[in-house]
Amino acid sequence: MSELKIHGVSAGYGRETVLDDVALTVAEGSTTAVLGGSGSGKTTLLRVVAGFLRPTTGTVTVDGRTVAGPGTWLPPERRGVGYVRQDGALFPHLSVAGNIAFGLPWPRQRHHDRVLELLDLVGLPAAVAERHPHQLSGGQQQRVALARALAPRPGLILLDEPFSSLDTALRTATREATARALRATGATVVLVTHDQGEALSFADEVAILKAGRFRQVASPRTVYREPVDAEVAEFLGDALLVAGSASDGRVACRLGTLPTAHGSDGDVDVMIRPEQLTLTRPGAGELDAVVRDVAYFGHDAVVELDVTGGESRDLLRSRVLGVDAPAPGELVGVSVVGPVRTFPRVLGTRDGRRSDSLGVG
Ligand SMILES: Nc1ncnc2c1ncn2[C@@H]1O[C@H](COP(=O)(O)OP(=O)(O)OP(=O)(O)O)[C@@H](O)[C@H]1O
Repeated sequence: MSELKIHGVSAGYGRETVLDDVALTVAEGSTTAVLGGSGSGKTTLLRVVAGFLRPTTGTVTVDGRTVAGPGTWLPPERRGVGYVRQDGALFPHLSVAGNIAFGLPWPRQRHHDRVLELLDLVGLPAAVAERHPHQLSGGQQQRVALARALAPRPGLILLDEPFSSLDTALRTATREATARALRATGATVVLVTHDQGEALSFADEVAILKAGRFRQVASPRTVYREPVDAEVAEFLGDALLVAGSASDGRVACRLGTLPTAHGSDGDVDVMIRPEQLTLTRPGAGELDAVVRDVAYFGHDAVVELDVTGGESRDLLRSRVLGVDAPAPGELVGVSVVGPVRTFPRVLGTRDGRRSDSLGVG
């Protein structure tokens, strides 16, 4: 187990700065998901920590030891850091056992027991030890890659989108097996992903990276329910933004007077997640709407609603349980389950979502 501390780190390629003065602390034995869009600098951050890229400024410490900083540079093999890449990157000419034992001291044959222990840890049968990577499924290959990274008992494990190439069912199973294996080792973990659900469900903390800077680092609940601004809110999932007026812990908007959570007072944008919009009998909610479309996913459904009776034709999106999904054309009542997050109203920044939402402007 190792604490990871990144302080004032900038890094890039040639003259392009990709990471711009970033700081992040990952507590010993905890998991942080770095969530960011394509090109935001996620892999670059892992490369700096692993020792594949020198930062231009700043320091990186692992378990209290500076591994990169002014005048200090430890090569990857001396950092006590395990790295699992997106594609697993197993050695095709080596058996599973050979791959797992690759980073262990020579001769590798004497690590047979450790290989079996690691296979068990990542949920694979001992029988796969003699197979070659091409004889494994994508999910099995990722588990072998994880076992290989864990073999030298690193205190810190870096996972670079390790589940993104897997199909949905395999991704869930592999993610759960990985989480179990990592918990059992007690390693500190940094997971890089562009998948919001993965970040929120896998990690103790979520660090949101945008254009080479961390916008918010907090628990999954906090980043989802109390994002620092509207942009982060929309990055983490669907968010409706409605104009409102807030004071004393309540905000008045076209969807009613709602309790607020850690927001601003005065003229605000009110953030409402689709699952906060509940459907009722017509007339029993804050307003009525006609169901325009339903995307049915089985466990839940996203319902697009045309709001009637407003000064303009507005669209709302509600997420309901699959069993409660109404039919297109149905008239329903709509109300909001609070509390809601508010942001200072930003004038002149109406984007598509805002302008087709209720009562903005
Ligand atoms: N070896 C390289 N040489 C030059 N530029 C690079 C190199 N690797 C990455 N970049 C650039 O650095 C920026 C950040 O890349 P990085 O791979 O860190 O992003 P990312 O967030 O991991 O993206 P993705 O999710 O698409 O993998 C991008 O603009 C990319 O083109």
